[in-house]
Amino acid sequence: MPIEQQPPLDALVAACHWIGTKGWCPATGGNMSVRLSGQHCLITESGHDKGSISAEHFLTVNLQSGEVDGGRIPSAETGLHTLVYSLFPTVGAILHTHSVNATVLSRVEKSNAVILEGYEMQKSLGGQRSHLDRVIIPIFDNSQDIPALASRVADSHATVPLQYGFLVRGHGLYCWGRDVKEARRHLEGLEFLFQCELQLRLLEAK
Ligand SMILES: CSCCC(=O)C(=O)COP(=O)(O)O
Ligand SMILES: [Zn+2]
Repeated sequence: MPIEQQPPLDALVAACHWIGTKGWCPATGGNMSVRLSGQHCLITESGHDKGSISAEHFLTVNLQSGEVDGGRIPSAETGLHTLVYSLFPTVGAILHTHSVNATVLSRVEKSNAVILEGYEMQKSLGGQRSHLDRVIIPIFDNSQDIPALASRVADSHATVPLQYGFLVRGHGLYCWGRDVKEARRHLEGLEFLFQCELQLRLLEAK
């Protein structure tokens, strides 16, 4: 079935399996969600292999309180998803991955952002029209204190607006889109751009 016609949860489960085949969520890394309404999203239950996850492993979370029904444990990073949904009413899906490229680039780059410039593939990101423009992907230092990390992301967004996603240093990428289809395109585009950036830096260092 074309992705546009799939129920959002089916599209998200398919995205998780695709991410698994790409090797972007080893072990139980990563978490994914889809908006249900202005008040709720569905998010992965904590601790599953996302490459083999199924629909029953998604929990409904209240976007304001972060609470879930039924005593099950949502992703440990739920607070970052609920933050992004609250900042952007048009965001419909969020993908968080732990690829090698995102993890390494976020450590190699010592500043607080990766700046992507000069790549045709920047146009894989919604609204980008030219390789000559600059796409800023902020980097935040990792923390096990997710409310504190979310608060730093929110503060930074007030001065440097988030666009497509952000990196968490030594941890991975958060990215999103209007729906699962766009979030997948943004993830694939950003992963390609991160790999280019790393290879360029390696070659230019020689
Ligand atoms: C080995 S994964 C460490 C936790 C993490 O960063 C992650 O993305 C997965 O956590 P979750 O609770 O969503 O399974
Ligand atoms: Zn993570």
